[in-house]
Amino acid sequence: MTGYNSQNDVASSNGNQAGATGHKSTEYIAQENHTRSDNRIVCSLTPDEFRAVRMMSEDMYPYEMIQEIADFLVKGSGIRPKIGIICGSGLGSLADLIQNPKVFEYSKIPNFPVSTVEGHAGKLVVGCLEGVNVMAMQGRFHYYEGYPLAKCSMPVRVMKLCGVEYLFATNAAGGINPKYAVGDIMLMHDHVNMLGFAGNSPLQGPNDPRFGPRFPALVNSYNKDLINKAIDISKAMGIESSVHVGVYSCLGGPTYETIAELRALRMMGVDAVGMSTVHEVITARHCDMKVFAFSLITNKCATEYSEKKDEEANHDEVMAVAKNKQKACCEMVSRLVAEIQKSL
Ligand SMILES: O=P(O)(O)O[C@@H]1C[C@H](O)[C@@H](CO)O1
Ligand SMILES: Nc1nc2[nH]cnc2c(=O)[nH]1
Repeated sequence: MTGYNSQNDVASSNGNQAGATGHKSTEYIAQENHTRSDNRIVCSLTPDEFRAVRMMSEDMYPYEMIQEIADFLVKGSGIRPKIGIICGSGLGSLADLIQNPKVFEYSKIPNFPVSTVEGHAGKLVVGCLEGVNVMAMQGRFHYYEGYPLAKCSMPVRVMKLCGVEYLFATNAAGGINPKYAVGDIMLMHDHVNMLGFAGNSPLQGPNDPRFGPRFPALVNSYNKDLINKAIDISKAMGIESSVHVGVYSCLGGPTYETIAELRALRMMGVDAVGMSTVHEVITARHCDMKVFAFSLITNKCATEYSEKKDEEANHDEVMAVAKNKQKACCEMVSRLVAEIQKSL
C-alpha cells in the first residue's frame, strides 16, 4: 500500500501494486503532475482522501497486471488451459477431477484477492481433464465480500490471457420456479442482471479494447451448442427430469431475498437466484469467451409468508445440498469437457 506521510504531505509512489508492474505509479504521477525527482509526489489531499483514492485505484486491474498474473500461472504450471472452471459454493470438488494438478493458493498469486467465504477454498488448480488443459477456481469472489465487481471477475480476464476459450461457471442458487426441486440442476440460458439495473457493472470505468469493445452485446451469451450437449449428457446420465434450462439472476447479497423480492423476480421471469456468476459471464463475453453455466438448486425460495424457520434459506443447507449433489455436477462437467475435447 502506498504510504501517506501526513507530517510533510508527501506520498510515496512505490507501493505494493506499483512495485508489481510500475503501471499505477506512472499513471498516478502523470495525472498529478507534481512529480519530484525522487519519484515521490506532493499530495494536497487529506490522509483520508488519499487513502480513498488509493483504495479505488488498487481495485483496478490494468491489462499489464492481468498479463503478469497470467504469465505467473502459465510459467508456474507449464500449461496453457483451454477451459476455465469456476466452482460454486460447495462445488470445489469439480477441481478435484483435474489430473496432474498444479495448485496455486490465491494468497501466493501476485495481486490476487483472497476468498473469505466458507465453501470457497481459495485455490487455483491447473491441469488436465478428459484430455483438455483446464484451470479451475476453487473459490470465487463475491460482491458482498467487499470486492468491486471488476475485481470479482478479474480472474476471468486472467484465464483469457492464459489461453482459455471456454468458461464454465457454476453456482449454488435458490429455486424460484415452483417446478424446481432441491438438488436439481438449471442450465443457464440467460440472466437478469439486478446489479446492472442498479448501475453497477464489472466493465465500469475506462475500456481497454485489448479485452473487448466498449459496448458489448449480451444476447446469446450462453452458448446454445453447449446447453444442447449438456441436455444430451443429462439424458445419458438418466437425470434429465431434474435438469432444467432457465434464467438466473444475481443479487448483491449477502442477505437472502425477501418474499416480496422473490415474487418480483418471478414476475420478471427469473427461475433461480444467487449472488454470483453474472459479472463473470459479462466479463467472459466481453473478451469473446464461450460460456456455459449452471446452477445447482440448493434451496427452494418461498414465495408465501410463513413463520416456519425451515423455509428460510441458510448457507449450511446450501453447502449440504452441494455436497450431496457434487457427484452429478462433476460428471456433467467432465462429460461436457470430453465433448469439447472431441471438437478440438
Ligand atoms: O458462489 P456461489 O454463487 O455458488 O454461492 C452462493 C451465493 C452465496 O455466496 C452463497 C449463499 O449461500 O452461495
Ligand atoms: N441470493 C441467493 N443466493 C443463494 N445461493 C444459494 N441459495 C440462494 C438463495 O436462495 N438466494
